Amino acid sequence: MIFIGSHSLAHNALVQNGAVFSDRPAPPPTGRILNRNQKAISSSAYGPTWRLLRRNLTYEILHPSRIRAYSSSRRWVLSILTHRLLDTAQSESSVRLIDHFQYAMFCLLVLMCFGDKLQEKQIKEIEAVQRRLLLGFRRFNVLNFWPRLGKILFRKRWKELIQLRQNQDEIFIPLIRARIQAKQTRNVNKDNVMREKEDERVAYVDTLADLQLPEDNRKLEEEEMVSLCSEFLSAGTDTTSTALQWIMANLVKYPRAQDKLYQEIISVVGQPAQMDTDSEERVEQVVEEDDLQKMPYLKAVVLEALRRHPPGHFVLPHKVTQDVELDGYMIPKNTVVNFMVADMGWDPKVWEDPMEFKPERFLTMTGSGEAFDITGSREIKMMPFGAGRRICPGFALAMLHLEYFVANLIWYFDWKPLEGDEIDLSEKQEFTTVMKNPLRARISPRM
Ligand code: HEM
Repeated sequence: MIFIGSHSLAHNALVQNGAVFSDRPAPPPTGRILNRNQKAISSSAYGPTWRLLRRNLTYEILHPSRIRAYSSSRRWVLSILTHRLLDTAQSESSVRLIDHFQYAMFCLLVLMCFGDKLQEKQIKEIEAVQRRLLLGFRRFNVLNFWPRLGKILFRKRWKELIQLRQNQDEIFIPLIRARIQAKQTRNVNKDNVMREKEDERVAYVDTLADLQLPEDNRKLEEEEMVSLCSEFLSAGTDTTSTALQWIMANLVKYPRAQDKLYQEIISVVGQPAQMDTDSEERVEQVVEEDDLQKMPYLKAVVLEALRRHPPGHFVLPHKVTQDVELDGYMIPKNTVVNFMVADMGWDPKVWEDPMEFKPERFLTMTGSGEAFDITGSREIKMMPFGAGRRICPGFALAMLHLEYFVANLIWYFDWKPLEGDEIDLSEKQEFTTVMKNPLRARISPRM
């Protein structure tokens, strides 16, 4: 495996030679899409099929028009999040934020995945099984090195992994069936206009149910859909809740940044009014998604946190499709390449005081008033979402989620560190790079 840490080499590889660097190595045994006999679909299916699945995912559900269709869902989740924070803040002196952020992201992504607002119990069940898989990532990874021997040496671990997959099947398959069934019923009976509006939204499962595997000329099996739903949830929940925690930690640690952000928000939407804690839709007022466009400092705060604390210190592995020369280095076909995301964001040759949290740098950087190009298509300065053809297909959704939740959380609440507590920004490697000491804060409504 080759690691690339230089900005210009990364640009050369991912943007200028994007086609050559856009393949993925076949996933290891523990990362495969399995069918009902716990067998992986044929390895040849990983090439073109993977690309098809990803295109499908990108265009169908992560297309900007689809993202907009979920705006009422974000409002619903914001209501859940703020009231959970409020309830906890009233009963405890400090709040451990990450649990609430994770739950909020699961509410949102589960809805986008299965197309239905589920009960708290069901969402928690999904969250629990997904987190067991994610946190077991390293332990299960051992099984990939000598799969045959590993099956004997680590019998218990294999059993545990298979049991987790079966738990997933038991939870996900009824939801997948219900969605497919509901869609079929709707197609037959299209008389309720209101329901139709809500149901026009495409859920991830809809795109999977429609998919025809090109090589085998067949539809996906239910268990294969489970694997893909699991990937969708893992890709979109842990990354975003980790980033949200890092952003809020910096805003608690640096009150001047928090205050500046609050001033920007109220200059656009005014002060928050009294929250009605008894109403059905408990959050009455929100910073709307359209308002976010008028908040450059908010965007700068989010970008600065992604630069300083990217949730992934590397991207997913890329594989080159042919021999290629890169700035005088020869990279042979099939070489696996990765990119040093965190180091690029901390490079003192590119970033002044790189370890400082200074959102202002993003306000002055482009000079021309253009927004900072997070996709790196012109030039790579940082790449928390990757760059080029294999860039994270959820990057626009992730940026929207981060801006929307940060703006509203700062608008509703004043955030302070615990008495005598220093916010500790040390890192720990889990599935993503998380806070070693999860953020705790005192939060109080602004009114
Ligand atoms: C702050 C939040 C997020 C960060 C930092 C992030 C980062 C990344 C990175 C670095 C990659 C690998 C890119 C590469 O290999 O070159 C990736 C891939 C991916 N991301 Fe995200 N992501 C985030 C949120 C999301 C969301 C919300 C979704 C949608 C549900 C999503 C879906 C995916 C998928 C499906 C892939 C795999 C694409 C492929 O195989 O080519 N991500 N993400």
